[in-house]
Amino acid sequence: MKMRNPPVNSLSLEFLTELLISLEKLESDKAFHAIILTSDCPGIFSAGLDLMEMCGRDPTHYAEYWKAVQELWLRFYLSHLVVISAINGVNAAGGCLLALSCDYRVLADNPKYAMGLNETLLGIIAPFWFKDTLVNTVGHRTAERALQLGLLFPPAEALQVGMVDKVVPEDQVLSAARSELAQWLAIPGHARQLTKSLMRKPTADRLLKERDADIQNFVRFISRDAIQKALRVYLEKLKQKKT
Ligand SMILES: CCCCCCCC/C=C\CC(=O)SCCNC(=O)CCNC(=O)[C@H](O)C(C)(C)COP(=O)(O)OP(=O)(O)OC[C@H]1O[C@@H](n2cnc3c(N)ncnc32)[C@H](O)[C@@H]1OP(=O)(O)O
Repeated sequence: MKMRNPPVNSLSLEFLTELLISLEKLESDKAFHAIILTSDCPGIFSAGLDLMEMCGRDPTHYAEYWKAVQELWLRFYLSHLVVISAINGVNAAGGCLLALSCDYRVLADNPKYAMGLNETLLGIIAPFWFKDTLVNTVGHRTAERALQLGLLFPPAEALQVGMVDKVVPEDQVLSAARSELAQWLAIPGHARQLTKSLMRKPTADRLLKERDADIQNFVRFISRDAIQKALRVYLEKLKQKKT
């Protein structure tokens, strides 16, 4: 599955919906057993959630958007398919969450390709299920530091803290993901799937139990004047970078 939403694979509502439909199609076709998730945008895996979906819109839109973000995470996190991400570019916040929801992560060895949950740098906070997904991957202490400081880890550090499983030269990301896949596909499918569910269901259940409350929290939080202002300032900084 190659993500293509130029220029930066931001997760707009439309793009999230496309990803969901693609995943559902693959999941419902018995011929498919695995996905390698990668990017078709040079140098960028994903710039995360689309800031334009969270800025200057109405509460109904925020609620619809957040429901789609929740759905994408739940579907990827609990997918019965083996999902491996071949991370071939910078990967921030919501994009990093997507990669953390995979079963295995291969990252291209390029110092520009940092990844992490950098929400605090924007003046926003990672929701509890982003936090849980990170804690399940790197452990509590590393997650605590990474989340508070909004750290984006370059490849060597991402490997060292366990945010990714393998770092390889850029031209080998896909072949490394394919080689890894062979090992996962050699395991009897039902045993692997039930074990995945055993490991992940408690984390997903936390959100499933509080889904509506989580949407309401998001809408309240993102509608605040101070948060809207912080997002506008951040977007402006991104644009000024060019001049
Ligand atoms: C109680 C519950 C509370 C819940 C709170 C909310 C929780 C929200 C959770 C997650 C949030 C997110 O995912 S926020 C997104 C975070 N992402 C980032 O910080 C990355 C931002 N982008 C960049 O750093 C860079 O764009 C890049 C490194 C990814 C690429 O750099 P490059 O130089 O190649 O490209 P540009 O920076 O020039 O960008 C091109 C173009 O794209 C626009 N852009 C970039 N990122 C986004 C984005 N995330 N959303 C929307 N648009 C984005 C950028 O402004 C440029 O636009 P223009 O061409 O119009 O200038």
